[in-house]
Amino acid sequence: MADVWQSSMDHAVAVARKAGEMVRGALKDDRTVMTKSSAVDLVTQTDQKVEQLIIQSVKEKFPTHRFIGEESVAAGESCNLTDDPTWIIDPIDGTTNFVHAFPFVAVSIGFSVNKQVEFGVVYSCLEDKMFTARRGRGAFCNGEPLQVSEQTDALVTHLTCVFRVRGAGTAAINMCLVASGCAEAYYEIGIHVWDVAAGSLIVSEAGGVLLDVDGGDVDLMSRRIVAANNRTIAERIVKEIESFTLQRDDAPLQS
Ligand SMILES: O=P([O-])([O-])O[C@@H]1[C@@H](O)[C@H](O)[C@@H](O)[C@H](O)[C@@H]1O
Ligand SMILES: [Mg+2]
Repeated sequence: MADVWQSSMDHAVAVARKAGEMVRGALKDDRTVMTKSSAVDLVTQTDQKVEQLIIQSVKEKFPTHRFIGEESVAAGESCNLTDDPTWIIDPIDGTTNFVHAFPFVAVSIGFSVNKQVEFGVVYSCLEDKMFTARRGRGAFCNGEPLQVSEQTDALVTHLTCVFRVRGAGTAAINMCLVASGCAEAYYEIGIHVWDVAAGSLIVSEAGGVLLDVDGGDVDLMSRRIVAANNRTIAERIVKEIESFTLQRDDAPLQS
């Protein structure tokens, strides 16, 4: 049966790659002479340009689709998910990495219909790795199938001194590392829906598990997530997390 969202997913992959070229181009500026503040200005300008590139290209092809973009929300647009086809965009995930030229920077595009992520695209710009997932059809990196790790022995004593803790500095790539079997789990409190929408489907389509930090169902608007290779590891980590709540992404805008 034809997939009604295939043309949207194909466009997401193409525009993520084009956006990645823009990010790489911006990173080529000679950073040795760049002050920290000018690097921050550069990432902000590039963030906005990339988000506009993606949104404009989608408006031309799919004029009825809606958007939740990191920069658009920062400019005051709402962050409410409806049943309409919605592009959930993080133009540069890993902005701090960008400023420090730490080589993990991604363009993340999630796509939801009826409040359910139908496809996710994460382009790791400097690694030239295109992570994709279509609901019910698996997860891939540059076309190669992804499968989470089979590890069930969680070497977690207490999260403040967990063995082998690493972070890429970008939620999207952290989740792709779980989906690739390179890491058993990732959790964070403080992320936004645009950081994790695409990665959440890539993890689940690679056989992984998503939970809230309290062990309940994951809620992409709650600013909290645990992504793991299996429920054993996920629930082990939940036991160690001293969780707290933050204002939801879809909380009513302060007047
Ligand atoms: O701001 P950004 O680079 O798009 O997103 C980043 C997230 O991907 C990361 O997981 C988090 O720890 C950072 O604080 C930041 O929110
Ligand atoms: Mg982000």
